[in-house]
Amino acid sequence: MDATTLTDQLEAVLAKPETLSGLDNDVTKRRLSEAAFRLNLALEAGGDTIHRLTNAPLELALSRVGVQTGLWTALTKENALLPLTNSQLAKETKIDPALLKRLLRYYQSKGMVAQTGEDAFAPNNITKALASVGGSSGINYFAEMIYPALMGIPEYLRKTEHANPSNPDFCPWHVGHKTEESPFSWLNTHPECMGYFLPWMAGQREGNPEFLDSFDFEKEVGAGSDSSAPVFVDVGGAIGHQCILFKSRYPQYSGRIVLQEQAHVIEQVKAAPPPGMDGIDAQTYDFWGPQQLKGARAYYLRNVLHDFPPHKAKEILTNIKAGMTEQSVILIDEMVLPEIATPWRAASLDMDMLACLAGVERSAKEWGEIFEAVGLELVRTVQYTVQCNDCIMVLKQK
Ligand SMILES: C[S@@+](CC[C@H](N)C(=O)[O-])C[C@H]1O[C@@H](n2cnc3c(N)ncnc32)[C@H](O)[C@@H]1O
Repeated sequence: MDATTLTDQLEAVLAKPETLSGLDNDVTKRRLSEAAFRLNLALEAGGDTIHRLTNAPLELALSRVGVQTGLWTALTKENALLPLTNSQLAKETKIDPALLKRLLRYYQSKGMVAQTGEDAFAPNNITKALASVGGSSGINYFAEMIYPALMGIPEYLRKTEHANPSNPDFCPWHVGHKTEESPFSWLNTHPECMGYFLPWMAGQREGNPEFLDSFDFEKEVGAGSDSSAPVFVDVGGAIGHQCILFKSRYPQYSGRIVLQEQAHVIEQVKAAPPPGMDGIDAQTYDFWGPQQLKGARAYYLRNVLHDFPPHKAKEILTNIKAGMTEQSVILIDEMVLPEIATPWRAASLDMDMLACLAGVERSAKEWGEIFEAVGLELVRTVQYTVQCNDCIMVLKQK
């Protein structure tokens, strides 16, 4: 194949992505995106590599400038007459036009906005992601809370002679933030950050399929359930977004739908219930003690166990088991990492977990060791995203 022909084709696609057929297929879209990403890296000049790596923090820092000034929302306003000029955007965001010119130069170079003329700017898919509630919360949350922990990794690993972190009370987080507090208790005393964390938990998977798109709850778990037992209990469910999703997909169940969380989160949910929360019970439960709500059809945990090293994950599952009856299952909604070619998003999340909590993203074998140790039987695994290998694992008591 000739490089010029391929380049012409790629440029034509970039100019009009909608003309490319087959992009409605998730697997094809993913393959193309991954191939383009790998090609970019494979063609990178040695000098560029170091500049790309050393300037990586700029992306987060300048994304945050766009959030704090309202630039992303100004660009994506529903009735905005596109394209927008520097002076229009400067007026709206109150950024000095001379500075905005420099920022916009950077943003277009990183594909964060589309530059359609010398002084003409329009939103693209990246701008829209940055403007979303989940996206802007995620940027603030990572900048404030996660980034110092990531930068603490090298010093922490030097101190621990490069052992795999397994102590949640001493992680790169503690080194980076120069604190003895754990991230969750730190969050309690930093309400501004808590305000970023909860919407980020709700919005972090925006655009991805939900587990209920691939998992037939009625067939697998719910058939024959009645009002005598809770039908769906989301343990550590943040502000209840999965309970709300469940209720909207399965309005027919008479059994209770319950959100279980730490006391301060429940207080927040009760003070300002998110839309769709009516009819859902919000209940304080600390998963370091035995489950008090007995006999639920499903105890659901999404992204809870990845926060913890194996001995802690086993403790949580043992506590939940205390509530199970023969009819109950535990549904674990987590990534199951492949042994080769792990997607970048999954591998990055593994490092985030390592840095903040001595947590870990796990392969099928690693999950299996945990289930075996606490006497749970894995009945079935249903994968529901290709981006991150997100799966539902259905577990019964042995
Ligand atoms: C990574 S978040 C996952 C949130 C949610 N399940 C989701 O997928 O969006 C972990 C959640 O566990 C909750 N949590 C932490 N410690 C807890 C505890 N001891 N008991 C109950 N929930 C806890 C946190 O408040 C947080 O919302």
